Amino acid sequence: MIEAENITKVYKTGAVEYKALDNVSLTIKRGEFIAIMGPSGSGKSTLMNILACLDRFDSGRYKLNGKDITFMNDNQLAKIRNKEIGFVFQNFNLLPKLNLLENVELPMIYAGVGKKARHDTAMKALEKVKLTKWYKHKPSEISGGQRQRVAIARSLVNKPFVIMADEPTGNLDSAVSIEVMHIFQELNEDGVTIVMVTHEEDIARFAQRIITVKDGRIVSDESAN
Ligand SMILES: Nc1ncnc2c1ncn2[C@@H]1O[C@H](COP(=O)(O)OP(=O)(O)OP(=O)(O)O)[C@@H](O)[C@H]1O
Repeated sequence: MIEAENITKVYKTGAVEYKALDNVSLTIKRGEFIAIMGPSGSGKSTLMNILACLDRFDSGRYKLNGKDITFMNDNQLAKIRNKEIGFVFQNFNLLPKLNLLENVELPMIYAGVGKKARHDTAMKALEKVKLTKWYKHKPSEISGGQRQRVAIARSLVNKPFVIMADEPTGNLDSAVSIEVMHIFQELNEDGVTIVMVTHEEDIARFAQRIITVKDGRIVSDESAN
């Protein structure tokens, strides 16, 4: 479970301060599929980066699966991140010199998983996104939609509590975007918690709950159906 309470984030540029998040409270339960929407500059990525333990906040409290991460140091935070969170980015973030299998294995290398277990888990994850037969190919040899499916496979391998996806369809055309959303829905039906930032309403509709952020505050939080 994600429990964020009264989170405030201030960016300081020289003497200028900007409150990107203003007293945001949010609870996300295991198994939810959430879309975070809002205009450009409203604070969506800032919120997601904090929930993903990538960024710090200035006041408030944040508990992830019962662990209060508010005062953790960078090392502790990195461990929580690697164990509890799977990442999917707009630009896929695959390493071009590694083949698809090696890309999917990466989070397990950081987690110290042995070679055989790494291989087997990565192949299973590739099977989930229907890309096993491409496993020896490089990212440059497959399409954008396939690259995002590899990134989703990679996000799954450490069995994270939640997948955090920042504009996962931002670089994909609409037919391919829908394919990617169907994969998220299937994973969610298997019990995976998903938090996705998007500015596209058609994409947000695939979630069960839509949270709208404006000027650093949550202005609505409602069921998508
Ligand atoms: N590192 C930073 N330093 C200073 N200001 C920042 C920084 N990162 C974000 N901001 C500001 O904080 C506000 C929120 O930014 P954020 O990226 O969270 O918005 P967003 O809703 O994700 O926008 P977009 O849809 O354009 O990605 C913006 O006004 C932005 O300019």
